Amino acid sequence: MFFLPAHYASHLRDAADHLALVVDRPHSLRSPALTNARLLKDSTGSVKNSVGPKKGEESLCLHSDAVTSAVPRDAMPLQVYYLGPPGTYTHSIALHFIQDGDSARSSSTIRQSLEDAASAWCEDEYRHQRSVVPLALMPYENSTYGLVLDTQSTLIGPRHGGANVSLGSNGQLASPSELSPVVVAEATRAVRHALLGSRRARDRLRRKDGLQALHDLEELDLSRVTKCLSRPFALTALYFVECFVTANAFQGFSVASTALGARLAASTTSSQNTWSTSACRPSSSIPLSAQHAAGNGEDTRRRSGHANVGAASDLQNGGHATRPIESDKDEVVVAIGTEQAAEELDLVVLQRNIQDRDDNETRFLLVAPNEQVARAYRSAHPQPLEGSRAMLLLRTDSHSTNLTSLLGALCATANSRPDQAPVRIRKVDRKAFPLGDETRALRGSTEEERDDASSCETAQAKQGSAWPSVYFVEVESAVSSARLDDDLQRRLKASHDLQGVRVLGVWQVS
Ligand SMILES: O=C(O)C(=O)Cc1ccccc1
Repeated sequence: MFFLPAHYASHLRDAADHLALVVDRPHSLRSPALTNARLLKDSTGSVKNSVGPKKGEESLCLHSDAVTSAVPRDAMPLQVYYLGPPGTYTHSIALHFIQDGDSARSSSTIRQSLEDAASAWCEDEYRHQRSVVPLALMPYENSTYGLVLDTQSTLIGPRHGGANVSLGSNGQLASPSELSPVVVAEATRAVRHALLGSRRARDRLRRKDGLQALHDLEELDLSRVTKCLSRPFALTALYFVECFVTANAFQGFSVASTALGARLAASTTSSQNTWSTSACRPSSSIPLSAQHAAGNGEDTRRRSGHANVGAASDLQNGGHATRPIESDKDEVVVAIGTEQAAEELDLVVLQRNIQDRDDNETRFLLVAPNEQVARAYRSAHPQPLEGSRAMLLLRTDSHSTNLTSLLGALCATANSRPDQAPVRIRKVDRKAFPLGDETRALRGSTEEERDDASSCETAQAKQGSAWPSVYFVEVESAVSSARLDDDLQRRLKASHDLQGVRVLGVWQVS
C-alpha cells in the first residue's frame, strides 16, 4: 500500500477503469487515510467500504490487482487493545480500524487496555524484539452522555490515578515510565443502541393475545423487564430507559461495558441468577466499573477482511463474587449494547435504534502507552502536512486556576509570532479530584506521589471547597502534527503561565 496526495485521486479515478473506487472515511483512525489517497491491493477488485464518507471530506481508497501494496507491510502490525469483552462499541471501532496483519485484543477495563498495551511493548523488549505496535483504543466522550471518566483518569496517568506499577493481562510488568499515555489518533462514530436479551427473555416479553399495547414496540411488552444492564452512558442518557426502565420500576444496572452487560444477560437463562454484585451495580450508583475479566478475545484481521473472535473467558472466574443479585423465577434481564454483541453471544435484538438521537456520536482516542510506541506508530503512518489537533494536560491544586492567563498564553504566544502557527482552542474539559477515593488514590507508593497527594489536600484545606483538578485543553492548528508539536513544546518552555502544562499528544485530523 502506498499513499498519494488527495488531488491525485481524481486522476486515478479517470484513468484506472479496472480499479474499483472506494471512499474511505477520512477520519478513520488509520491516519494516512485522513487526507491521502490509498491504494490497496485486492484480488477481487470489488468495492470495499465498511465505513462511509463523512461530511463531504473524501479520501480515496482504490482496490486493484494492478496496484502493488506499497504501505510498508514490513511495518510492524498494530495490536489494538479495547474495552471488552468482544461486542463493545470500542471493539467495533477497533475492527473498522485494523487492517491486514493487525490485531484487536480485549481488555477488562479502559485502564487495563493501556496497561496491556504497555506490557505488550515490555514483553517485546524483554525478548529483544519489536513485533507489534501496541495501542489502546478508548472512548473519550459521547455527545449525549458526556466525558468518559475512566478514560480521563487513565489519560491523567498512573501517577495521578492509582498504582504506579501495573501488570498487563499477559503478566508483564509495566513500569511508570512505560505508562505515559500519548494520543496518536482519534475517530468519531455514530452510536446505535440495541435492546438485547436471551430467547427466553424474548419469549417472556411476547404479548399475549388481547393484551392492550402499552407502547408501540412491536409485540414485546417491555414492562415485564425486571433488570437492564449496560454501561452508564447508555443507561443514564436514554429516554427509552427512562420510559421503560424507570417508569416500569425495573432496575438499571451499571456494568463495565455494554458487552459485559449483554454477556450477563445471556447468562441469565435459568430462574437462578448466576451473576454477582461484583460484576454490576444498580445504576443509581453510577459511575461504577466492574473490574471483571472480559475475556481474551482477539481479532486478527485476515486478508479476507473477516475477524477471528477468540473465546471469552468465564466471567465468574474473574470477579470476586459477593452475593448474588436478588432474583426470582420471573426475572427478565435485558441489556443495552451493540447488535454485534447479540451476534457474539447468540442473543436476540429485542429493539434496535433505541438511542435518543441519531446524531449521537462517540469520540474515540487511539493512545500509545508511551512516547516510543507513539513514535513507532507515527513512523509507520506518515502524518499529512496539514491539519492537526493536540491535547494538553494541566494539573492544578484548586479550581480557582486562572484559566484566562493559561489559555491566553497559549494563543497569544502563538499568534504574536509570525514563525508560529495560529492555534485555536477547541475545548477545555476538567476532571476534578474531590477529597475522597480519587484524591486518596493520589497517595501513591513513592515519596514524590505522597507529597503530591498531601500538597493537594493541604491546598484544598486552605481553600475550603476547592478541588484539585486536571484540565484537558484541546487545540487545533492548520499545520502538520509535527510542526504543532514543536510549536507547543517551545511555547510551554517560553511561557511562565504554561508551566506545569504537558502535551498529551499531537495527532492529525482532516
Ligand atoms: O461499553 C462499551 O460498549 C464501550 O465501548 C465503552 C463506551 C463507553 C462510553 C461511550 C462509548 C463506549
